[in-house]
Amino acid sequence: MNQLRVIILSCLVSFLLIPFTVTVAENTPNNSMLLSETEINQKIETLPEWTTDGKVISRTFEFKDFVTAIDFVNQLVAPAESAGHHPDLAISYNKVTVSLTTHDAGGLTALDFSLAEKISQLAN
Ligand SMILES: C[C@H](O)[C@H](O)[C@H]1CNC2=NC(N)=NC(=O)C2=N1
Repeated sequence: MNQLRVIILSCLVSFLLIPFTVTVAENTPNNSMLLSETEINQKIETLPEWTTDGKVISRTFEFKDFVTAIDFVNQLVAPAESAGHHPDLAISYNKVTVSLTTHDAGGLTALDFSLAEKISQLAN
């Protein structure tokens, strides 16, 4: 009899938890969700020297010579690969312009900003 009570009570608790679980899941921001203009403006504030047109963020890094610039490019391969996210790169002698956007989402997502932060740290 007691076992039956426990089973019934467990079922009841589980059913009560379903709407709660669904609500939490719906309101948890996904890394691949497009950011709003307000979110983009907030996030770009935290990334000095990065600029945006609302669809892409980019920054030009300047180094003492070509070899140092290429060394920087090589260093960003590992964080890009581990994020499964890849910047567009333009190399001009001692300058590297890094551009990030989420092609799959058609604009900027949290992924772009987190990789931008990691790339900025490499240049310090
Ligand atoms: C399947 C694969 O993970 C996707 O195509 C990834 C690869 N790297 C990527 N990199 C960037 N910058 N944007 C993407 O949308 C993207 N998509």
